[in-house]
Parts: sequence; structure tokens; C-alpha cells
Amino acid sequence: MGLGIAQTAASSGYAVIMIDVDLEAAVKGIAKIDGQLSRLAAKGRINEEQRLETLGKLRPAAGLKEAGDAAVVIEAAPEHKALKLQLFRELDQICDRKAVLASNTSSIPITEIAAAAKHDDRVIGMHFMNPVPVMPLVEVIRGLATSDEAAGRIMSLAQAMGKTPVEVRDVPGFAANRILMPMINEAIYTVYEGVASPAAVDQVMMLGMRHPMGPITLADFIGLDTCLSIMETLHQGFGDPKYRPCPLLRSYVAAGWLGRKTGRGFYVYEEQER
Ligand SMILES: CC(=O)CC(=O)SCCNC(=O)CCNC(=O)[C@H](O)C(C)(C)COP(=O)(O)OP(=O)(O)OC[C@H]1O[C@@H](n2cnc3c(N)ncnc32)[C@H](O)[C@@H]1OP(=O)(O)O
Ligand SMILES: NC(=O)C1=CN([C@@H]2O[C@H](COP(=O)(O)OP(=O)(O)OC[C@H]3O[C@@H](n4cnc5c(N)ncnc54)[C@H](OP(=O)(O)O)[C@@H]3O)[C@@H](O)[C@H]2O)C=CC1
Repeated sequence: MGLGIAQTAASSGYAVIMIDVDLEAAVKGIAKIDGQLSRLAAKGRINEEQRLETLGKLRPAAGLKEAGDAAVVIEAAPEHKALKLQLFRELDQICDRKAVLASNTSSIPITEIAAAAKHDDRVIGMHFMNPVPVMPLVEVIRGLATSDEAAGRIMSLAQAMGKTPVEVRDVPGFAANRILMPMINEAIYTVYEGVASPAAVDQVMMLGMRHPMGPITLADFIGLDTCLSIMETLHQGFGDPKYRPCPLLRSYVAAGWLGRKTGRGFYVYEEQER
């Protein structure tokens, strides 16, 4: 998600610092973005000058201190609450007081993340959809303390990145994943209970409901670890058994079969598909 957000921001004219724990990972990320831009250039969607201009806006970096002068930070680390709290605690100390601190979390309530920051009024949810360069939606979520100024700046930024921001309330899973993820979880139960194979479940939803991707393929595309984290946040947050994660989903994550990003999930992927 970080790569997609960086690519979209840079191609919209913003200077982007791509921060990872590991500099090599950030450098590799820029090479992946170049691969995407080259594909767009080959299709005639952008010209060579635009490709180079976008690449020139991206700078790889390691360590949160690099975010010190940023006007906006968009956090896209893995979906683990303790990690997000630690990142926002540190970012709040490192970043300029005027900076807005946004999280791309797909399910963790923003009020809980913002509580880690002393200046909680500048923390907000900016939830992009995957693949970021293609999907028009950004869910915008205000925590209890989020200021109107921070919300206004993030709505404007989403629009400047060519997206349509939709504001939703701060509850576990927000709106998008409260609707999408139980469907994916149910699709996995359908496989678990032997009702249909992964390919058959996907065909049912693509041919029968005109979904562009079947739910099992989509789960592999999102990442099964992220799907499980979202279901756990819904389950714990609402205390409702209807959100219980499917045991098969838990097994796949325990096995390290996380989907497209690890080369194996419900399906197996070649290196070039990852
Ligand atoms: C978990 C969360 O918190 C929230 C979420 O994000 S949930 C996930 C939301 N996303 C979805 O539901 C995606 C559902 N799938 C789709 O919409 C489509 O299958 C898809 C857009 C991913 C691919 O579309 P497709 O028609 O099957 O394939 P394809 O023809 O290869 O791609 C269509 C376009 O998207 C582009 N594209 C596909 N994958 C891309 C990627 N990873 N990055 C950038 N561009 C991509 C292609 O280049 C192509 O562009 P052009 O039309 O300009 O040529
Ligand atoms: N996957 C999806 O479809 C969507 C995901 N999201 C949300 O976006 C966020 C990221 O998701 P996704 O890209 O799938 O997650 P991944 O776990 O696939 O990627 C997260 C990236 O963050 C890096 N990272 C790990 N720890 C740190 C750290 N301490 N500081 C900086 N970077 C770190 C990881 O590096 P390494 O690989 O080396 O660990 C990895 O490159 C999550 O909150 C997720 O819920 C939102 C919308 C859609």
C-alpha cells in the first residue's frame, strides 16, 4: 500500500519521502514503482518526461526522523495496533507541529491510534483502496479529537491525488471493511466447509455478481494476514460472533501463506505476479 500511495502522490506532483525500517526495502520500492510507470508509458498513458518527473519526486529513506519536515505523513505499516501506537507516539515527537499525521489503517479505530500522540487533534484516518493508483475511493475517518483543519487538509489532499474522499465514522473496520471483510471471511468458510473450491467460489462471485475479482483471489491480493487482522479488530471491537475469523484463514496465516505477496495463499503465484 505504501508503494501505491507514494506513486499516486508523486504523480500528482508531491515530493514524497518513502520511509521504511530498512533503506534497501525503500530503494527496491522505487524500482517497483518504476516498473509500474514503465508499464503505463508502454501503454501510452504517460510519456517519458512524466515517468522521469514522477520518479524524481520520490526519495527513499530509513528511520522516522526523516519525516521531521513533512507537511503530511501517511503511515502504511502492517495492521498491528501496537506497532501503529508506537509509530504515532514517535511521529508526534519528531514531526513539525503543523504536520497532519494520517494512518492508512484498514480497521483500527483512529481514536485509539491518536491517543498515542500528545497532539491528537492532527491524527486522522486516510484509508486508500488497493491497487491505489486505480481505485478512486479514500475513506476519511476523524477520531474524537481530530480537528476540522486536519480533516479539511486530508479531504483536499485526497482530491488533489485524483481520489474521491468519503467521510465515515470511527468504528472498527470503518465502512469499507465492515462490509467487504465479512464477505471474504464467509467465502473462506465456504471453502472450509467444503461447499466449493476456491476457484468455484471466485467464479460464483465473478460470473454471478459481476465482481471484478472473486473474494478468494481478492483475499490473496489484499494479504491474508491483513484480512485476519481486520476480522480480529471487528470481532474484538464489536464483540459480535458474526465477525469470528474462519479457522482456515488462521491456518493459512500461521503457515506463512499470506497470499500474493509471499507467492502462496489460496493460489500459487509466479515471481512476476507478486
Ligand atoms: C483491505 C482494505 O482495507 C481495502 C481494500 O483495498 S479492499 C480491495 C479493494 N480492491 C478491489 O476490490 C479490487 C478488485 N479488483 C479490481 O478492481 C480489478 O481486478 C483490478 C483493477 C485489480 C485489475 O483489473 P483487471 O481489469 O482485472 O486487470 P488489468 O486489465 O490488468 O487492470 C486494469 C487496469 O488497472 C491497472 N492495474 C492493475 N493492477 C494494478 C496495480 N497493482 N497497480 C497499478 N495499476 C494496476 C492496469 O494497469 C490496468 O490499467 P489500464 O486500464 O490503464 O490499462
Ligand atoms: N493490503 C491491502 O489491500 C490494504 C491494506 N491497508 C492497510 O495499509 C497498511 C499496510 O498494508 P500492506 O501494505 O498490505 O501491509 P504489508 O504488511 O504488506 O506491508 C507493510 C510495509 O511496512 C513495512 N514496515 C514494517 N514495520 C515497519 C515500521 N516499523 N516502520 C515502517 N515500515 C514498516 C513492511 O516492511 P517488511 O516487509 O520489511 O516487514 C512492509 O514493507 C495496513 O494498515 C493495512 O491494513 C489499507 C487498504 C488496503
